Amino acid sequence: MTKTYEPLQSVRWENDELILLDQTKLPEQTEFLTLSDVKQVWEAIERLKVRGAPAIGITAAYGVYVAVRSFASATVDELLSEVKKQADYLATSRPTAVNLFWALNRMVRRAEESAAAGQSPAQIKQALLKEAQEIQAEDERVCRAIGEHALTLFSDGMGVLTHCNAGGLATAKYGTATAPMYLAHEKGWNIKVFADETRPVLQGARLTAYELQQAGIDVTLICDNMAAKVMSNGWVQAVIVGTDRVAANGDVANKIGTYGLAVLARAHNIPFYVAAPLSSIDLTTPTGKEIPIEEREAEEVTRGFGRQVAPNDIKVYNPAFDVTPNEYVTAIITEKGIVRAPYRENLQALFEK
Ligand SMILES: CSC[C@H]1O[C@H](OP(=O)(O)O)[C@H](O)[C@@H]1O
Repeated sequence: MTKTYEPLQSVRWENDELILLDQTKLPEQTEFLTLSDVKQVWEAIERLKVRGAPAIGITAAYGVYVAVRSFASATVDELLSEVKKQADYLATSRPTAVNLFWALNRMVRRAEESAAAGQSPAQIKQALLKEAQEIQAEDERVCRAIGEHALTLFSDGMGVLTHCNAGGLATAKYGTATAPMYLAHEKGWNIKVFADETRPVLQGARLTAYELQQAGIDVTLICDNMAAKVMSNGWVQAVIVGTDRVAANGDVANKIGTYGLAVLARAHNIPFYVAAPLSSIDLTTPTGKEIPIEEREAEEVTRGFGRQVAPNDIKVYNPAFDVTPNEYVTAIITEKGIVRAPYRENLQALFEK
């Protein structure tokens, strides 16, 4: 019997409005936000009300349309400069996930192409909405394709460990790292998932454990410091994570803690897979050293979710991401197929296909 998966949608355009599921409230509350101005969109991204590289890109794309739809532009040139101005503003919300910049650049290009085709300001605005909707629809198809390729590396009954949330809540649907878990479930396979809670913002505990449990998938929540024990128990046959940005040489930026997981996987001879849509692969960034790593406020560590867990005025280092060197990456799973080393050449070839 096929078990279909109908997730909570993190982002949707409905009744001519941008609606977000407020992910900071999960898993206890399911609250939706209607965003009517670009500052609200910026804040929703920066405050992680919507998070996850693809979902950030989709939200920012709609954000450009929300920002300009009531712009009273006398000329096309005035509208184009407003589109660029709003895209530049949204680009300042978070620095690491390349999908944000990929989506914003795509929106600006769409406006320019519409203008070059002689469209009016009203037609250009409609083209922007259509582009954002296409970005969202494509992401759903891309994630499912990633799942199908990843499934060739999975087998019924295996144990899989994942980190943070690269799930349906981080994308249009299915997720990237979780896509093979949902497709395996649809096929009736029993994949045993171990979800790292992922300190300090707990995307694994609050989001991955939640969405997989809702879908009826076998998921066990562990603290990040338990991953080595779970691996040494022989319960994990693969690690699969998402990414915020893959550099041209295959270095991978992802949620803080991913690098340590990759080293542990290597030590236990467990394959370490990165699920990456082409929209998260950035050939203009040569290596992981050039990927900007977001540092967030100390309160996420010392007062996460309201309870003080550290002394006042303690020094805190809170990088939201780290970089896994490509030599620890067994394969990068994309919608166009599975890529292995040598990554520089093989990633370049992906874009030439
Ligand atoms: C497919 S989502 C990719 C990525 O985004 C998450 O970061 P955040 O929750 O801070 O937006 C995490 O690194 C996921 O793996």
